[in-house]
Amino acid sequence: MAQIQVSTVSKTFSSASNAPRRVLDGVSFSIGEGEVVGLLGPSGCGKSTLLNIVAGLDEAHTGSVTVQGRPMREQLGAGFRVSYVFQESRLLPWYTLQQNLEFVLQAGEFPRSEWAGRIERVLSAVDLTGFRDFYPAQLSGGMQQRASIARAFCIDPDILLMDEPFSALDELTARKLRQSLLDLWEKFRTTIVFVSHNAFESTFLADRILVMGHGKITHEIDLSGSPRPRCYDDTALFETSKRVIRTLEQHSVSPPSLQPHP
Ligand SMILES: Nc1ncnc2c1ncn2[C@@H]1O[C@H](COP(=O)(O)OP(=O)(O)OP(=O)(O)O)[C@@H](O)[C@H]1O
Repeated sequence: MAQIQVSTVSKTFSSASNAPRRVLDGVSFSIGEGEVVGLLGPSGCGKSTLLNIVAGLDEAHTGSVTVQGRPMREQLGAGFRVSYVFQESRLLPWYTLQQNLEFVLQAGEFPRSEWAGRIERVLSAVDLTGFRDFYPAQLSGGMQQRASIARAFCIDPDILLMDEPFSALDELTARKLRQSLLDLWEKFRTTIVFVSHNAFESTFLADRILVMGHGKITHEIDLSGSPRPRCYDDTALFETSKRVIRTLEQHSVSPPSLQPHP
């Protein structure tokens, strides 16, 4: 678990062929330990760019991102663990599911004696225990995405970042995975930041939603009052998601980042 502080982060993309474009404009927010926060906003408003900056994957920006008061790069060097789940599973196709998990455990320098226990725990959480010897191509898209969530959790990440992790899945599979994710969160209490286009998904998962537009956080929606564990049949959640959609309509206008930057 980790506390994240994003302070006046701005990002401008420049290239020889295009005029510079400012995509993020002085973005600031903080995320508490164990909090689940969604970044919600229209296509192109800078959500993935912001997530990459939080992950430490993009350091070409102004402003700062600190984790527990120190820059992410320093924290990673000190053994801090960040997992990233993408829209597609990105499993290594030449490895079985078990080998994919072993690969990240080895990279994370976990003692071999812990591997079996860790793998068992996460595979059973996403209901894939019987598929450990399958190759990714032998798994459905939903199973592959479940596997990528298992891979993310098997290293006990301090932070989990997810970029539209369920958007390529059919709704029933996405529902199961969101539930699996929250079950895992109940066990690990990992700090989670996710990007989504989906207002109900964001309402279902998050303690707080940061609405993006104009290259900034334009609004915050506090959902910490919605009881956990969350349940799909909870009509109060549907009512809340309607409020989220209304807020999104009011605050998630297209960013000026789409215009040339002077
Ligand atoms: N490497 C890059 N070079 C130039 N411009 C980029 C680059 N990456 C992103 N952009 C631009 O930055 C803006 C924000 O992109 P980003 O992917 O962060 O948006 P997003 O909100 O995640 O969009 P979506 O919801 O469609 O995935 C877009 O206008 C995009 O064209």
